[in-house]
Amino acid sequence: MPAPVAPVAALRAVTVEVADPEILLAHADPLAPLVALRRGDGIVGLGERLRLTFSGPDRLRAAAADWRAIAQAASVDDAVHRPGSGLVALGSFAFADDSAEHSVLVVPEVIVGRHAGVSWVTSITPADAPTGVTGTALLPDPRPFGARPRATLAAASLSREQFTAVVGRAVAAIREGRVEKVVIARDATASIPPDADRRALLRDLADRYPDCVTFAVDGLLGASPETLISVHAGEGSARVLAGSTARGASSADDAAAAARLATSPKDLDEHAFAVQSVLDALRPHARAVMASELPFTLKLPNLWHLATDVEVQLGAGASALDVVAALHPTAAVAGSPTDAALALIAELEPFDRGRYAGPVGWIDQDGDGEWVIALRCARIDGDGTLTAYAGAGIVADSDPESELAETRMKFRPIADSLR
Ligand SMILES: C=C(O[C@H]1C=CC=C(C(=O)O)[C@@H]1O)C(=O)O
Repeated sequence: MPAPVAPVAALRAVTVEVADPEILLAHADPLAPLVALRRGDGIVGLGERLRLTFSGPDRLRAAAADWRAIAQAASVDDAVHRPGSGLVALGSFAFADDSAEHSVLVVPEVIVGRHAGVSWVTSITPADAPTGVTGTALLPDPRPFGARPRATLAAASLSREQFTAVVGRAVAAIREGRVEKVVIARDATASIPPDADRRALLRDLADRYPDCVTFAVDGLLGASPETLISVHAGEGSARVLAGSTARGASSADDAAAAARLATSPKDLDEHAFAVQSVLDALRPHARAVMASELPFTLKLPNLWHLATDVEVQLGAGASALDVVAALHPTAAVAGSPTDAALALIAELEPFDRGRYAGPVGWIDQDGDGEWVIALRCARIDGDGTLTAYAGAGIVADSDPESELAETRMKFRPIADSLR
């Protein structure tokens, strides 16, 4: 049953085209960045016009319903009509139904964005506020980037030995038939100065992982390669990732590593579960769903992944958050079957994943938006405590030491940005 919709003040959003603001990140708040960028384009939010928090099993459905009500009540004057222009909320949701961490949707006061050479500034005010300044006049001057904080990640809730033991128990549970696949994660912490410029880490991530979505919402930041769902005018696309291997040191080794991954029965199995979970979740919302039969190998600076792109024609009225609510958690971050995998994760992982492996992204007034899975990420608390997360899909043939090595590679985006 959909959660009751909280009454909301009507908002007005005015978007005007502006000259290229150049480095979008330079406009973000150094301590509380709100960011969704890919290849330098995307959106950066400033201030908080509205913050909605959610928790519990209904958190995504409640957010979808609240956002629909907010969008319907809003007046939007958007002369730009690009992905991310107009009224937009950025959001980040907890992985688990019983997480102690809140899920959030934040509507900024000002958004600066760029898409394919067109730049804009959106101002979001209460609908009854006097019409004020618009455009570049709203933008604070770009601020010089502070120094990148340096720190070393240290294993937190599970030592490396404990992690391999947990993976061993996961393999045993799979062989006993409790699940077919389960994703086991570990956390690692570091401490950075509380006033460190978060944008310096984001800039480093965006430079090194340009094809990923570099995101920052409410203290969670990272560079994710996995698109949960991107929705535009009724068309959706997803990129399913599962199955990974290290990059080779030479180009011959690298090509051999990719070829081995593409033919590894263990990784192909792990991948197939993830694709199936996405297709099953999309079908009820779709008029048509298309996915290639075989995965391709996706090259990232730290890893090769098996990847499948999925295209979907959505049914009338399905918003990006409706689809996110249906998709989360996919077998790329939970396992298969979902409920049994979630129960096993709760039993084996001695920590709250928080918003790691949850959906993070943005939604606009039409319900369009882009949501990725919060991977290769860390949460930075106000006191400078940084907690990073990395997990690996476990199937019957998984080797605990290889899975430990895989998590080490998945920590690299965050670990290297702290070097
Ligand atoms: C759970 C993570 O990655 C998922 C996404 C891609 C490949 C994965 C794998 O090969 O295990 C995982 O399913 C993570 O990065 O923490």
